[in-house]
Amino acid sequence: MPAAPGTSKFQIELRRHLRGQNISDNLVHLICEIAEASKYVINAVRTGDLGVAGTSNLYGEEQLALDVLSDRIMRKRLIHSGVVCNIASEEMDEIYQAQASADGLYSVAYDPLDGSSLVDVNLAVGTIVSIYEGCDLLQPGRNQVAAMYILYGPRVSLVYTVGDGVHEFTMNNLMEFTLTRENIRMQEEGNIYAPGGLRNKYNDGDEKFIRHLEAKGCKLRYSGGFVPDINQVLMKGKGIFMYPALKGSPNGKLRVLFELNPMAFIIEHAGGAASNGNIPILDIVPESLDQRAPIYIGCKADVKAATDFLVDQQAAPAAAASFVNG
Ligand SMILES: O=P(O)(O)OC[C@H]1O[C@](O)(COP(=O)(O)O)[C@@H](O)[C@@H]1O
Ligand SMILES: [Mg+2]
Ligand SMILES: [Mg+2]
Repeated sequence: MPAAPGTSKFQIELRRHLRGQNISDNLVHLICEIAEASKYVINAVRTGDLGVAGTSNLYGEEQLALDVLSDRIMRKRLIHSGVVCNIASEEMDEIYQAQASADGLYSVAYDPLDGSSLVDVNLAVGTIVSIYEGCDLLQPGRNQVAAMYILYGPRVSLVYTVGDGVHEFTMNNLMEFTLTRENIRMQEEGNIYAPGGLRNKYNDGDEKFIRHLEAKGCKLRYSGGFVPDINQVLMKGKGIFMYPALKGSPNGKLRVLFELNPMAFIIEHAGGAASNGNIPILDIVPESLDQRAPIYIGCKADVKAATDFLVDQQAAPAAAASFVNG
């Protein structure tokens, strides 16, 4: 018996799915506003200027016109949503206060266009968003009430969690986001790996971990875009993304507030893990907006193996010294 019109599980659009979650109307409204803003980011990515903006961000990285435009689109939408207290962006130097009171309001940290340097070679890019209750944005990521990303690829997809499962929506020809995967789960161990950064700057433990992955037959899958690379690990349900500490960059490259916390929240709620090599990403207490950290994120067994190789690496000098000293 065919389902009655509009009732089959996968014709559910985003707002209706959110209303089925145990969250406030304000949070439903906020997530829907971010989804709406992404439609203007899509238009900018597809038709916007690919040149430089002539400015640089908090990290001294040259901003592209698309970074600045995407950031402005997101910020304006958040301010006018009426439910946002503080805003932090990877492309802004400091926190923007939209409203002073905290009651019933949320604070948002976002990367408006992650991987923006890939647009001019037509590779997939994305928007990453982290949401907290109240006004404090320097909280451990475990305190997030929601995390989401929008992936601008061959299909435009939106993935969110409010702590009760991880769900994917795909944009249709009417630019509506309709449910395509619900309660996505990671497997215990994977068979793909995405190694970020320069391999000639890897520390011994990470180099040994890569050889361990290759020995067990893992395939290298790395696009240089954090959002598509994480999305691949999540949707396949197996694999690991890593951007480790590098020689000369002990904190790696990726940003705790804007990239690592939201993705770690999503992956953990899909049954995976995310570590900085020492503690879970979500337990890091951020000390500044621009804080970076190494990351190993994906299947639990693979993240544990990565951290075990780092422990061995740290133990090696002590073992060698005790051997020499007898
Ligand atoms: O080119 P690298 O050093 O491997 O770094 C790739 C990483 O840098 C990023 O492009 C950083 O993104 P931004 O465009 O937001 O700076 C990630 O998307 C990606 O995972
Ligand atoms: Mg980024
Ligand atoms: Mg960015």
